[in-house]
Amino acid sequence: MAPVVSGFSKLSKSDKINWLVEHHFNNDQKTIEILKTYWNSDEKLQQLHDEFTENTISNYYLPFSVAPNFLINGERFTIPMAIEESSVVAAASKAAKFWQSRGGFKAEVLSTTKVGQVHFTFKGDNTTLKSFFETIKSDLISSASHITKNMEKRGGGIIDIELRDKTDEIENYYQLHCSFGTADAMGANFINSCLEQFADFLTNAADSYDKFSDDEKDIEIIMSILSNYVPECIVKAFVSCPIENLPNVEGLSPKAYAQKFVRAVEIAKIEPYRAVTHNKGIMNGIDAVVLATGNDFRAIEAGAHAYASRNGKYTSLTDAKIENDIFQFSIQIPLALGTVGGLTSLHPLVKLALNLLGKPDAKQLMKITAVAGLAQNFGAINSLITTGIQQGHMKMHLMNILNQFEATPSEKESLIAYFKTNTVSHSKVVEQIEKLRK
Ligand SMILES: CC(C)(COP(=O)([O-])OP(=O)([O-])OC[C@H]1O[C@@H](n2cnc3c(N)ncnc32)[C@H](O)[C@@H]1OP(=O)([O-])[O-])[C@@H](O)C(=O)NCCC(=O)NCCSC(=O)C[C@@](C)(O)CC(=O)[O-]
Ligand SMILES: NC(=O)C1=CN([C@@H]2O[C@H](COP(=O)(O)OP(=O)(O)OC[C@H]3O[C@@H](n4cnc5c(N)ncnc54)[C@H](O)[C@@H]3O)[C@@H](O)[C@H]2O)C=CC1
Repeated sequence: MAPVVSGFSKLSKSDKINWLVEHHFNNDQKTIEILKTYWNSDEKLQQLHDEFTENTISNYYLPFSVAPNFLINGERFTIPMAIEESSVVAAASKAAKFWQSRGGFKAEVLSTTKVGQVHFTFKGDNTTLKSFFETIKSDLISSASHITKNMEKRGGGIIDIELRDKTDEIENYYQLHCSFGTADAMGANFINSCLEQFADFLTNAADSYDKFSDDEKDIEIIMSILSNYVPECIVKAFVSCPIENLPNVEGLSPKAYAQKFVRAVEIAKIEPYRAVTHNKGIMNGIDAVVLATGNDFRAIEAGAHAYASRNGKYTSLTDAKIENDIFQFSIQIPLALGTVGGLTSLHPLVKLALNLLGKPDAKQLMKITAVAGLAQNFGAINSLITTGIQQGHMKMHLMNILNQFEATPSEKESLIAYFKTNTVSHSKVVEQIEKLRK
């Protein structure tokens, strides 16, 4: 077991590595080599990455891919995707190609409101607290004007502050439930700064409010933090086409295909075991764009899954139906994304990704990202209801298996050719490699 270390954060990068190698890798110098292999030779660029976070000792690569042919609201996009899983980019690209000849994707932002809360304890009469809140509300809002001034110029700022009584759930527990517009920023730091200002103002104002008893003046702030649950920051994306324009798969007419597709989505709507996997497939596309554009994928993931449970049961984020012989497929998802702030202007590949998308504003990025999620779900369901997922997924995963076995270029060539007409499975690949190596 490694010893407790104090002051690790203050060590230089190379001393951190030495400590790690000594205590976790038995002084194996190969570990140092591996870590250094991933350093960038451009020292300035490496330093930039080192400084994104703390205790950085190397870089962790993810493939940076692109999916072309996305027609969204009549405009064509090539979408950047950062993801490690094979077949995701291929499935998105295939879905994009399919829909671009059927009118493309449509997308619209339905709302952009973000939320933050000051959680506090108040021991006293809730009607006195309510009238105190009404008295101070406008001063409370203007107390943050030094923070909100520029955001207001961009069309954002504080939308409202509500006092919420939560004492039926926790004794003496109240909230300032605050809503914000954050323009092109995700807004976490803007919101948190406003909330901490509200918390200060609230405690000071309570202290000098003469209708409060001494106990009532003693408001205790528990915490002030934005919420990643953003059910009012919603984007919708959809595709539709006459049923006859759907695939005519062997053994499945376009109508039967549409019905099977709708049934697959219905199952995800009512069955949480299926819904989680269904939504995981959607997040394959969403997360990949979120990462490539330097956004916070944890925030997006947490918000999306909470939204999928908003009615008390976890359900599908997408919907499909057939109306008047028209197949319709849509997604509605909360996406608190930014095109400024965070890493967006710092990480060179993030800048490149945003340039590739034509320097979108936050709303445009919400639309593009939702479309990537919808396309991904279309690709997965299309496979699930026809060939099964393994055929396409394993076809793409073949290279990973070959690399695991350190296949040479000529082995790769011959096995890729072999598996063009044979189904890929891990054991089949092993069998064929062994055959070649005999
Ligand atoms: C994998 C495919 C696309 C093969 O599909 P295919 O029909 O064999 O592909 P193709 O070789 O005929 O090519 C057709 C198009 O697919 C794309 N494509 C094809 N190959 C590539 C490639 N190498 N690199 C980039 N793009 C590729 C590309 O757009 C290409 O057009 P082209 O570029 O030739 O004009 C198909 O089988 C598919 O869409 N499968 C679904 C895969 C999938 O959903 N993967 C996600 C991972 S599984 C998972 O995590 C989630 C899941 C599935 O559990 C979710 C759920 O259950 O709902
Ligand atoms: N719970 C969570 O999700 C938390 C997330 N974070 C992190 O916070 C970061 C995002 O915070 P942000 O406040 O968005 O970033 P940020 O702190 O970099 O701020 C963005 C700033 O850019 C400026 N700006 C310039 N042009 C703008 C425009 N057109 N629209 C809006 N603002 C403009 C504004 O001053 C704005 O406050 C992410 O890195 C995230 O991971 C931080 C704390 C908690």
